[in-house]
Amino acid sequence: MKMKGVDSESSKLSDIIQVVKELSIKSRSVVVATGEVDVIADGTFGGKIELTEEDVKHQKAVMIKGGHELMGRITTSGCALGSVIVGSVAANPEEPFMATVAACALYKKAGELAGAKASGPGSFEWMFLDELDKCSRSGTFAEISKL
Ligand SMILES: Nc1ncnc2c1ncn2[C@@H]1O[C@H](COP(=O)(O)OP(=O)(O)OP(=O)(O)O)[C@@H](O)[C@H]1O
Ligand SMILES: Cc1ncsc1CCO
Repeated sequence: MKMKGVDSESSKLSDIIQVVKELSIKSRSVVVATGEVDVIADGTFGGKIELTEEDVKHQKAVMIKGGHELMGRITTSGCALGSVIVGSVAANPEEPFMATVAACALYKKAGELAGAKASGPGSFEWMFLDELDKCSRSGTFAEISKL
């Protein structure tokens, strides 16, 4: 897995969706852009080599809303999400897209629950870890919408 700490020049959701879809196809991998809304696209097409226009038209892509603005105000929340994704994909190597989506949805829900209780970034950090643990045990995810 490659992680690149690139910050988007545009915060327009439609631009982000387009870039994530294009990059996933170019790199033939699952690509995630995080932020207020997470955008995830599957460029693996189940390992298919030659893609048709129909394949591209029906590319799997989702967005996940929710979370909490405090997630963006602590350092390492993006890096740590990378680790959660890696764990999920390692446990589900046949389904890298779904494993990535599940990890991002779990992470956002944990952030949302912690953010509702925290009084600032300091308390948010430990509350977030606790909620991440609870959500992963109970299977609690943020809502996932198809794109
Ligand atoms: N304003 C926000 N509202 C809701 N969730 C957010 C917000 N900002 C970030 N998140 C969530 O925080 C997590 C990390 O995303 P972010 O875009 O902040 O990563 P990053 O910039 O790579 O972080 P870092 O460099 O600090 O590790 C993701 O789960 C994302 O959904
Ligand atoms: C690499 C790294 N080290 C401390 S913060 C940070 C960015 C996490 O996204």
